Amino acid sequence: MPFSDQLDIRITDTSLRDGSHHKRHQFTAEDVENIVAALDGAGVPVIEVTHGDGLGGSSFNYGFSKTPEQELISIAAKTAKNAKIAFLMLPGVGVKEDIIIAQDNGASICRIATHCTEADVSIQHFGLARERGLETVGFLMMSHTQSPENLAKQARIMADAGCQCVYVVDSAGALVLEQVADRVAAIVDELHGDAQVGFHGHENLDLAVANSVYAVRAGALQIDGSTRRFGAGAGNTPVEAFVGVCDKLGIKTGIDFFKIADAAEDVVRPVMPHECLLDRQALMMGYAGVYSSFLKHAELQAERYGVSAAEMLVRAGARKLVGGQEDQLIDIALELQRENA
Ligand SMILES: CC[C@H](O)CC(=O)C(=O)O
Ligand SMILES: [Mn+2]
Repeated sequence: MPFSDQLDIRITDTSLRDGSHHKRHQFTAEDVENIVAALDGAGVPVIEVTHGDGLGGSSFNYGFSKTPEQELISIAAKTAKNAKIAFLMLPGVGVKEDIIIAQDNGASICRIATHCTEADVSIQHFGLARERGLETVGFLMMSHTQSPENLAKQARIMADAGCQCVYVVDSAGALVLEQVADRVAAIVDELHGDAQVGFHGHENLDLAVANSVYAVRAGALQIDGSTRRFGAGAGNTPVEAFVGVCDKLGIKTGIDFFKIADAAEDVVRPVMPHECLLDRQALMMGYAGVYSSFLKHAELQAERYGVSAAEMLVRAGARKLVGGQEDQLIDIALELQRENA
């Protein structure tokens, strides 16, 4: 079931949400205006804008935003001529009122993210979003931790609650090729057209583009990426490279390869504090299965306590930490400090 005669898949650019982790949530109104104008001009159909940890994420635990996210959503909606503006929300980090405000500010796609075993906490949010006429997307985060069968059961909960596209979210960049395809295929099979399936990749094992192709071949119709990989950890699937690959494979995305390549270089890169690197820390995250958004927190605590961030991240993987448990990184840093003494 393709999107339309023009598109085989729909790409969502998440530079202005997942990239918020890399930018330590310091986007300005001007950054958002310039990036949205460039992505919209290149034909990107959906642009996600929110604090990296979703609506309500600006906090002591996750890091304070430089500019209120609702202001950024409003600027994005006013700037985009064709692209739809999406927002992310993690139940408990944000609340239902935040969804209403984001819609009033011009967003039209509501993406609700839960840990991949906790889909039931999203039910009321999908209900509210559909009641208000928002398009809905569900994120099953840390999908590498569950079997295809278990994920399919969680996807069913989201779809029954009103979610129109359930994403396999490789938060740790830990999934490898067939592992993506098997998860996507199991959900496609379970949902049987009741909802679409999507894939959100991270580059921690350098596989995000290939994994996204595997996802499409297994039936995913929505794919996330970030121009110039602007995202947490080693970054997300680079939109410009993925569009080029899709062109060569005859997969229609509606995005102009040359314009998105220019946007990556001339508009997005200058806003990034530095390139998203596949360095030792990021690589450990993919290998040990750690949330990409833990990277900046681990680097901060490693410096504060004089320990290795890479070792911290390996231990975070062994502890099977989930989003919201960022404070345990302090405990791990202290543990390493004691051992080193
Ligand atoms: C903390 C939310 C998280 O960044 C969502 C996401 O993009 C992921 O799990 O990869
Ligand atoms: Mn992500």
